Amino acid sequence: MTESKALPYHSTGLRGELTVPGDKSISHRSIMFGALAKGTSEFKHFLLSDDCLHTIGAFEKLGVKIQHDDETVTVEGVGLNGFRPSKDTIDLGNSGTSTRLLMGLFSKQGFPITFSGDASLSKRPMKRVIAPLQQMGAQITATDGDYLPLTIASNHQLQAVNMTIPVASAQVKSALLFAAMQAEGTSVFTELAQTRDHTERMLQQFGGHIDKQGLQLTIGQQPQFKAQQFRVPGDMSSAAFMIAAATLVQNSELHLKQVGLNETRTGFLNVLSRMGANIEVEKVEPGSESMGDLVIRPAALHSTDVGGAEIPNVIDELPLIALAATQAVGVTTISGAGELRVKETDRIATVTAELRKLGANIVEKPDGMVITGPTPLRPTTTDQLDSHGDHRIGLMLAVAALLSPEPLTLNDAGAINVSYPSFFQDLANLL
Ligand SMILES: O=C(O)C1=C[C@@H](OP(=O)(O)O)[C@@H](O)[C@H](O)C1
Ligand SMILES: C=C(OP(=O)(O)O)C(=O)O
Repeated sequence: MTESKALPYHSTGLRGELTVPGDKSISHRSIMFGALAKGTSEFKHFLLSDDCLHTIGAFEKLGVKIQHDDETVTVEGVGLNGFRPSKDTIDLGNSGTSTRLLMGLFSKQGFPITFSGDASLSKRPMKRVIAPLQQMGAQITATDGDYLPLTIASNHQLQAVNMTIPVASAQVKSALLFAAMQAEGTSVFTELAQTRDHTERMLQQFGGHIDKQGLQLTIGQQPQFKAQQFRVPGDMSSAAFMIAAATLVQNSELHLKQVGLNETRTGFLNVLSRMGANIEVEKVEPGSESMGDLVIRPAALHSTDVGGAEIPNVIDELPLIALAATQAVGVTTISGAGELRVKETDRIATVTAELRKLGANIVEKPDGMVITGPTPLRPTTTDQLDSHGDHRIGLMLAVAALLSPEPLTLNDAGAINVSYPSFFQDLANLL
């Protein structure tokens, strides 16, 4: 993934209608629950991006039959006891979600499983999942106790636990929920803050039981899940790039169709609206995962403070909030976001370095950033923009380039295939 790309720049407006690709978090989980269910599940508008293809590949290696054409995926469920051993290491590419959720899901199999990943994933911490799973009785050996490659040993026994989840992370929570449904007894987990709840919702959609009281989740062994058919909502985290672009580029009028509106994912709409954005939500379709249409028009923005319990809800959109803040009047602070340092890149460092190349006034803090705006964005050095192999950094820079009066090139542009392979085509259709 090293190719450079000339970015569209000096945009005169994004106009038209777009259905953004399916939600990445929901697409991963649909394969997982589909594999655990009895019968054949069918998911429309599934996200066939690099990360989700790694989840599909993992289950195929373990004997699950999965077919996909265009945007529809079918999974023939095998149940918790129907997986087949794989002689090969399972490569999870760049995908933290696949790795962490599958560690919990496969923590009680009668055979060992080894996971590996790319250079970026191999630097991301796994102890946050390993330690609580070990407390439940799982046997996991990882490189330096924390990193891929790691092996989950054959294991026949898991015990229920009562614990506060030490990191506000949907990936850690979901791994623990997958383990708890295979443990003896009833587990109780308390979250430090509300994180995305797709696992809990999908578990119920497939016929399972989980009780939620505030930040506390109670879960025991589950009835046999039943296969489901549904449409994956558009990914709010992908929509966010187009929402930011239509807000920042004059003369835009953008209509986004069937975007996921799960309240644990709409923090970006709240933050941008608080900054003055003009976003209308229409035609809301309720459901296990609600979705609706959005209309976005340009707006003058002012600064805001983002932090505390809001962070998990905007975690993947913080690079874009930093970009929006460069165009807002005043000083925007992002705090309590140290988790950004352990994503595909250290996103506090990469956002700061890359936006500075465009003349932004942005200061790195241990757990966030301080951005003073507005500043015009244009190339200020001969260094090219670089995704650093991180899809969300590459996509954010492609939005920033729309504001530049001069041309820009993005190095390692192929990184965007991790979550939004059709981004440049979708953008071209709107320009
Ligand atoms: O559960 C998920 O699908 C995800 C959870 C978040 O990670 P953390 O749980 O590590 O915060 C998010 O950053 C990631 O893109 C997807
Ligand atoms: C952090 C992300 O994903 P993952 O953790 O699944 O690699 C992301 O998509 O921004």
